[in-house]
Order: sequence, then C-alpha cells, then structure tokens
Amino acid sequence: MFSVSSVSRVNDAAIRQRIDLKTKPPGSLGSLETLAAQLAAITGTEKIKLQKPVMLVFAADHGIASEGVSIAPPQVTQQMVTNFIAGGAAVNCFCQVANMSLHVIDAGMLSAVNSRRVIDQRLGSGTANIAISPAMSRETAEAGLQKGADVLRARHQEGSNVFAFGEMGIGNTSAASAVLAALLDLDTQETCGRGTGIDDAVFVRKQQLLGQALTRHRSMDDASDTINILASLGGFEIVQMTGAMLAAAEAGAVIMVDGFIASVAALAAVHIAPEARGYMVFCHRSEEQAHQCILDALGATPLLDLGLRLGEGTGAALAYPLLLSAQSFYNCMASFDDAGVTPV
Ligand SMILES: O=C(O)c1ccc[n+]([C@@H]2O[C@H](COP(=O)([O-])O)[C@@H](O)[C@H]2O)c1
Ligand SMILES: Cc1cc2nc[nH]c2cc1C
Repeated sequence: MFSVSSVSRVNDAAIRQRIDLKTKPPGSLGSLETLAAQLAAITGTEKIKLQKPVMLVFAADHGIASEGVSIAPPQVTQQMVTNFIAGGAAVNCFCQVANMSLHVIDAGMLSAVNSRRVIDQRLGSGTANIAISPAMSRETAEAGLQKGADVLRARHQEGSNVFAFGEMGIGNTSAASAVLAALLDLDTQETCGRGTGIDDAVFVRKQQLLGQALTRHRSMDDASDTINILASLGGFEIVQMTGAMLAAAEAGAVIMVDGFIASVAALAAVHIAPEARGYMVFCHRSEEQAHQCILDALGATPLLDLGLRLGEGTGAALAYPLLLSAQSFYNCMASFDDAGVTPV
C-alpha cells in the first residue's frame, strides 16, 4: 500500500562537514545541529528547503468515551472543531505565530459539522467501544489509511514538504494507550495515563476498561498485525494520521509529530514501514506518562519539553520556528573561510 524509501545517507559526511565548518565550536548548536542534518538529508544538502508548512488536525470520536473516561463529554470534539475553524483554539494561535496553514479533517466525529472549511473524511460516527468490541473493521482501517494518505498527497501536490500532525478526540488517549500496549506488547497499566486530567477514580476505571480491551484484542487471530491493532483498538483519527504520515514519508516530506496520540500514529506508521522513521521530527515531550515509552522505542529526543498535554498539534506548531532556525543557520551562517575566522 505504501512504498517508503529510507532517507538517503549518501550525503551525511558532506552535511556534517558543512555544519562543522560554520563559525562556532563543533557541536555547540546541540540538538539544532542534529535537526539541521536531518532536514538537509530530507530536503537538500546544498540548502534546506522547508516549503508551505501545513498543520493537519484530525478529529474523531470514540465509543469508549461513553464510559466517562475523559474530563469532558464527546460533544466537545465537535465543539472544538467549530472553534478551530473559527480560529479560536490554542493551535490557531500557535499556527499564526509559526505561519503554518491549518487544515481540519473530520475523520469520524459523532456528527458532521456543516462547513466547507472541514475536510470530510468520515469513516463513521465515532468508533465502537473498544472495551466491548473492535473499534472498526479491518476494511475501515484500510480505508482510513488511504483517506489519510489522500489528504496528505493533495497538500503535497500544492507544494508543501513539511507536515505537522495534530488531533482532537475526546477519549482518544484511551484508544492511543490501547494501541500502544498492543504495538509494544506492554501492559495497559504501563500505557494508561490521565489524558485531559482525570481523577483517581476515573483513572482506575480507565485502566480496567483498557485491560478488558487488550484481553479482547489478544484473543483475536493475528493480534500482532499493525492494521489489525489499529482496527481493533484505534480511532478514526489515529488510523488516518498513520496513513497520512506514511504518505508524507513516501513523498520524502518532513513529518512533525505532536504529542502522545500523534506519536502512537507515528509508531504504527514505523511498524508498517520502518523507513518512515527517518522523516519524523518529534516536537515535544507530552505530560501523558506513556509518551516516553514511544520516544524510547523510536530512539527519539523531542525538541521541546514544556509540560504540554493539550494535543491539537500545539507542540508541533510551537516547534516549527526551531525548524526554521535550523534551516536558517544551515543555509545562511558563515563558514570559517567565508568570515575569515581562524579558531586554531
Ligand atoms: O497529545 C497529547 O499529548 C495529549 C495528551 C492528553 C490529552 N490530549 C487531548 O485531549 C483529548 C484526549 O484526552 P481524553 O482524556 O479525552 O482521552 C484529545 O482531544 C487530545 O487532543 C492530548
Ligand atoms: C476543552 C478541550 C480542548 C481540547 N483540545 C484538545 N483536546 C481537548 C480537550 C478539551 C476538553
């Protein structure tokens, strides 16, 4: 379904040398040097070229939300989508600062919003309750991967080569924690977190429900197959983000991963096509406790650590200026020769 090539390593030495010849002690720009090297390998050794940055926010609802596993009721998903298109959410503010264009995708909310500013990619009216039955059929999960890929390819054709991934979905930390447990063969006690900020009693109930979901899932045939995991435990936004990330990697574009839920989609994408990992920039460390399991599994050090746990793509929008700074120093900073600086 996806044909992803590894990020080329042939110019690694030239990229490293170019960074080392800039007017600074070697390594003194720290993680920004690693980031610049990655962006150069993806977009061009001579010059990093980040073009038309796009934020894609995938929204969907979750059957398990009916169990009260969030601080908010499911209607908030749609209310926040209305807020996104009105320009009033945190992600709108940060995209404006970063000069990123924001696109909102209805991947399957309880009901559609009547607006041409929402991209309709509905896979249904929310998933089934994963504690009781599969979230969706395998066919729906496959259609979701395809729909996610379609929206990405359309933006890529318009000239974008850097894509940030955010989401909105009441109950989606439950789905993401369940998918994570299945992908990494962990216990749901390790992957369950507090999402929007649930109290102790709700947390215990959420752990119980996720345990039930995993027991149900593990009794299925081919329970370790990634698409089966997404179908059984995932969400419509998670599966579409996975497809869109795979299409971005296929197109040779930069993938900016936001918080916990987007990182679970990234992990699923890497399980489907390991080559996709090289295109991914992990933008921030989420407060959701199991985020670290994903970062460890993918060998990722996030750019920011601000204690965020909002989602929406906020951490990715906040990180985009760092990508621009990496681009700027790589493309514009003088070399020792250019500037006549002789450190030894
Ligand atoms: O991405 C994250 O790191 C993150 C961590 C906690 C919560 N969220 C957001 O909060 C919602 C999910 O939380 P919950 O408690 O409803 O499962 C969903 O809309 C996410 O965007 C997002
Ligand atoms: C208000 C609100 C805003 C959000 N944005 C992302 N997830 C959210 C969850 C809630 C509850």
